[in-house]
Amino acid sequence: MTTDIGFPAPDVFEAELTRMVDLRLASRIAQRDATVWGPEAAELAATRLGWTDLHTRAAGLIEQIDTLRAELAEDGVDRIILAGMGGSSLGAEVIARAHDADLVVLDSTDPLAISALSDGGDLERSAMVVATKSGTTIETVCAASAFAQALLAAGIEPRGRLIAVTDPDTPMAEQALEEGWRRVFLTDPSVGGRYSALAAFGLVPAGLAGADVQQVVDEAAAVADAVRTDDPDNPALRIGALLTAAHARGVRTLAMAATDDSLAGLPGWLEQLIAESSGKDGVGMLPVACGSVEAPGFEDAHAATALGYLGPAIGTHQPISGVAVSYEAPLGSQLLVWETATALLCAGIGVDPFNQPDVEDAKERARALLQSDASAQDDDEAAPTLVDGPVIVRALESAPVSAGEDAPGRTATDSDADEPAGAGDAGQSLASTVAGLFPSPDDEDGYLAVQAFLSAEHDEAAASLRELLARKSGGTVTFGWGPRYLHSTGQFHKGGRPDGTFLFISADPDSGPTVDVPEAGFDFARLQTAQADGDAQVLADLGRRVVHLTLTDRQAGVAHLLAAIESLPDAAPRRPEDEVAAAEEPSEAGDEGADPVDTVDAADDVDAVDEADAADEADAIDEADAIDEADPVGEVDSIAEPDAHAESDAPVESEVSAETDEAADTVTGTDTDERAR
Ligand SMILES: O=P(O)(O)OC[C@H]1O[C@](O)(CO)[C@@H](O)[C@@H]1O
Repeated sequence: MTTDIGFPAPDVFEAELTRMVDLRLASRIAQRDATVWGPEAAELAATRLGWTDLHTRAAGLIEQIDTLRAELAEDGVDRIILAGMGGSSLGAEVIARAHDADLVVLDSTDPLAISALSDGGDLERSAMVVATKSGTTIETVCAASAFAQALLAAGIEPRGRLIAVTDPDTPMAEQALEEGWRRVFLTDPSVGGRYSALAAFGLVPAGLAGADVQQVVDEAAAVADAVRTDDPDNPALRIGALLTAAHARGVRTLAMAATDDSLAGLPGWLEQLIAESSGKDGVGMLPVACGSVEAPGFEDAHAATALGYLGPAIGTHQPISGVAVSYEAPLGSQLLVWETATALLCAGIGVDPFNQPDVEDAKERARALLQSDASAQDDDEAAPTLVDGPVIVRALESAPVSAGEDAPGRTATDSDADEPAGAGDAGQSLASTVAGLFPSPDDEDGYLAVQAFLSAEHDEAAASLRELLARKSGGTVTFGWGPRYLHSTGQFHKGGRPDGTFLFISADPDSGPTVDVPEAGFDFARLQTAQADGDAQVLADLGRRVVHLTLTDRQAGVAHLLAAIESLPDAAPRRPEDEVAAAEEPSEAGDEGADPVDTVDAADDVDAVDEADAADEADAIDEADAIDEADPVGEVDSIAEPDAHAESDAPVESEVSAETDEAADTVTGTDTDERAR
């Protein structure tokens, strides 16, 4: 296991690392010291630090998973579907992917994704894990009831095919127990969503699908001692200090690429962990999941972007920012190290890693849209800015409006045509409307987020938008499937640094199949549309530039959009060609080229890229000041005793499986507060 760090001002990195070591942050986090993030965060942190030692408590759970898997196999059930959002699906997904286990992840409200549940006679051999910590997440609840209904329609008794993973006493726990579901795994309330990959949320679905979850836990255990030690070689401390020092220096985007096949799913998991933990109070590190080190936005990233190699550092370019990290370790170690590093980053920049204060707005807006009748929604919806073949373009107003004017977020109409140009004014083409969202070349904090409320399986081509737009804009571009991203990067986009522009894409709800949400009074297409409209509106109200594209025909619409964007010229290369060639040239020693991560070695001192150059390019803020300002850990002066919690290897042996003793008997009442996840 190696951690290599590149930083253009090695003394600044070393100072941050030393500060974290001196404050004993690693050991205090491992001992569940809730004061690490300052007094305001302490109350929630006191209920959210159970993830630090999950590897010591997993044995009984894994036994139960194996038993249930064998029972299901005896019944001919070998297709595991996971309904869950954000932290309740991403951990299982990354584990299953690393182990080539066939887990069907349903984190969507797309009617095509929902109807695929019962396609091809697969229902006969299917069971669904319904994973929700709060027990109330709308996508998960709706997916579970659609699956149950599909089973009933096929003459299969649903309760034998439903498995719940949820905190004690949630509505989902109550429903599952009342209806006699096949198994109810009660989870440890002291583990929050994005820190739950090594808890039942990650292990149950992945294990039932055939992943070797014992191996993942062992990999976490192998690095746990190092992670809890206040030593400059602790990989979590090194990554946490790097990200904190980078953030203070104005390097606030982290482009990530897996360089080891078994870690291919890791960027998707890290996106949620880093974005939802750090993106709040107007700050944060924006994670960008890149398909490879060659993908646009990775090695050609600009001076405000750090590079994260998940696996060995490969490739040829030095990052322009000079900031890079590579961490080479198996998946289980990666999970624990990055969780701790992210918690350290949050301590470094002064935010609460465990809340997600801006997630609720979009949910409320979607709920309101679902409750209003369709005709009222039609009235609210202003005329399109443009209709281009199968693509209807609406540009949401970004400027705040004063009393008496239209509500913020209204869409631009023909009557606005003479107003100063905003994204997508009338008369613009589809391509130029999208280009209007590109971050300007001198705005290195700027980024464009594509939010596609489509189906990852059926509209796969849309995912190529990230690379295409990065190539055309030369700037930072992220891509998220909706509503999945609402439970991942959504917090950052609304509450983190306010530098994003947004391209929403959704399908006309009348263009696909109508799949009702059982007993809800609305169908999945309407739910999905309300989620897209709700989040777009919230972002527009926050003053972000938002363009919403509605596709009247999905396939044709995606193809049309891709062609329109392709017609734009490529952005000018960020680096002059001779510089690129020089970086790629074999060195005198005859190696393949420059090492992308110039190592900052804590012990031996430094071999880093030229400090002055990188600092100039990054137009960095004063490092020392910034680090001082963002120093919430400095406020902490007492070290709490480690939380005495019982280790519980053996969950309750019955239909109900409690992940820990706490889960089994301590929780009362249903906490549906956002803070509770
Ligand atoms: O497990 P739950 O309660 O369904 O929540 C799912 C996800 O939703 C979020 O709360 C964000 O909406 C995430 O933090 C969480 O992982």
